[in-house]
Amino acid sequence: MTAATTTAQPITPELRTWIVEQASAGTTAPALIESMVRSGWREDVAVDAVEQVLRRHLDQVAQQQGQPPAVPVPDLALDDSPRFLDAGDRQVEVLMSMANPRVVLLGGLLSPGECQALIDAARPRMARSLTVATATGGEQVNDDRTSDGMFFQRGEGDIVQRLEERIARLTGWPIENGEGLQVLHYRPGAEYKPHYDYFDPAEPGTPTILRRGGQRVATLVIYLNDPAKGGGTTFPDVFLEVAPVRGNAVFFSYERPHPGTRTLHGGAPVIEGEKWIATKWLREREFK
Ligand SMILES: O=C(O)CCC(=O)C(=O)O
Ligand SMILES: [Fe+2]
Repeated sequence: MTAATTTAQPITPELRTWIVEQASAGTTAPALIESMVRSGWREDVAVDAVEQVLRRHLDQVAQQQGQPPAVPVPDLALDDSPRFLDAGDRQVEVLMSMANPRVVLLGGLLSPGECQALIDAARPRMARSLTVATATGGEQVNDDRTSDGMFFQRGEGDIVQRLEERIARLTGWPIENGEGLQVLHYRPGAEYKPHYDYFDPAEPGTPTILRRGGQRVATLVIYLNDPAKGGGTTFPDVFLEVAPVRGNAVFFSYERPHPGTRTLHGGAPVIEGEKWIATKWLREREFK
């Protein structure tokens, strides 16, 4: 290939074609970047170009297969592999990250005291969990979800507010785009069978649900206590199980409402002890 060595280094149609052809023939992204750097490209520019071209290409392929278009999603600043992320009033540990599906495990998003305070505030308000009924846009009791739950209002109380600010800081996503924090309580035997958090576009009730802020695009499941056995969060498509550890949180995002995101996940049955979590869902736009 030939590449311009000027500072502008535009992504020409020829370069696009070359990147897509090479990638389709099995060349990895790092090898593509290396080859561009050898022919005079600045490394950061080459990285951006390869990412942009391949992302657009994959989106086109997905849409040709009938998938909905990808939308921007919240993400964490992990490009330089930091050990900690700045959550404003707290440093949060990065314990694990995965690119596809995008899953990041955070340590110490909440202090032990904050976890207990959330449980105490939620406990008197718990009722059998409802899930959104995608058929109608209303709510329903769901046999796949045998936990008890409640919702806080957005900004309700000091700790909820603090947590929302931390999440906004970490994800770069506006507080207004968040649904109210949900607290769930699982007793032994209770579980939440594998599901997707986005709303299924094929369901008749979905357009009604989407009027309040569009699709869900990311989830944080925050562990408020340590169940003795069971109760992990599973991602069956990638054989991942996250251990529920007090104060930790698993973040995952999904850029289109489609199983291709591999964000199928569930709460495994609690075997011994009990499990308390808080779930934060982030929408595309302001959630009203
Ligand atoms: O209980 C868990 O670990 C997962 C909870 C969950 O998937 C949800 O609240 O949407
Ligand atoms: Fe979920």
